[in-house]
Amino acid sequence: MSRGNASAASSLHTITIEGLNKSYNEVPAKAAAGDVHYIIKDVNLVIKGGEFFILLGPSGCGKSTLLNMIAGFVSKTGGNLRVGSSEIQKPGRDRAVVFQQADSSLFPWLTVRQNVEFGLKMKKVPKKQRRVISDQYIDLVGLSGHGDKFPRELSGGMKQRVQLARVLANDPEILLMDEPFGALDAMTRRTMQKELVRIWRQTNKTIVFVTHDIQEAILLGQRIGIMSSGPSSRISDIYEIPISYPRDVSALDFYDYYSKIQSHFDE
Ligand SMILES: Nc1ncnc2c1ncn2[C@@H]1O[C@H](COP(=O)(O)OP(=O)(O)OP(=O)(O)O)[C@@H](O)[C@H]1O
Repeated sequence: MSRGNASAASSLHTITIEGLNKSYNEVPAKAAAGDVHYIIKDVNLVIKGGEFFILLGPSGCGKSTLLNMIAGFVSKTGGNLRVGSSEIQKPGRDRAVVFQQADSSLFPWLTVRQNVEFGLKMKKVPKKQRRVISDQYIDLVGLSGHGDKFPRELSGGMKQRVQLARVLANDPEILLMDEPFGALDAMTRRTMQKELVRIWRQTNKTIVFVTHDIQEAILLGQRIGIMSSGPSSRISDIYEIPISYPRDVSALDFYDYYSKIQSHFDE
């Protein structure tokens, strides 16, 4: 892809959020009386195409709500939310969500390969081509040789890899990841974090990644948006992390960012 085309593709998948509000009690009479409980209020943010962006904030501040609004699963109460120039009104093939619990998203009666090929089959991609694509992504997530296993035969980390391979096989431009490694043990989690950075660098997808773990945020993100605690949560600060990948948690510059961001939450 030429430089010009690459930048056109990246602006096509820029996520633009302007004055975004969300209330789950949108009763018109209450709204008229000014009695509205906002989960998030006046969120402004631009996430560039190809960027690895982190949403970091305390439990319950509204990270998943914001992610689900970008996914098109949750409607907005006010403001603007666009991918490229299109307003987000419903889920689309350009966006895919990776959830914390792979179990709830994988089909237990299908093998790893059948799970990965599921979306392609729905799109009526011919069998041979499906096989080539599933081989590619099963390999990319490090599951070569496990294609014929069922989810029940896999560890938590392996299931999470299958979920990722399935999402990637559908080739969305934007990956929305909601604490995808939150349920994994520390060692598997670290491996998956490294793998995700490798896959992101290889595929050039836009990733919006939700976490409440500061170390994970600095390990992964090019920029970290800090959400203030709710109600009426907003993006209170954005940290740019210019450390080169792969990042080393024991490096001095890593520690510097860690303490800066940590002190933000101590305030
Ligand atoms: N469908 C819903 N109906 C009503 N309230 C909701 C709904 N979903 C979430 N909430 C409320 O919105 C607030 C934000 O929840 P959300 O799950 O977005 O936060 P979070 O930052 O992702 O939390 P966590 O880190 O604990 O997963 C919470 O007070 C929650 O109770």
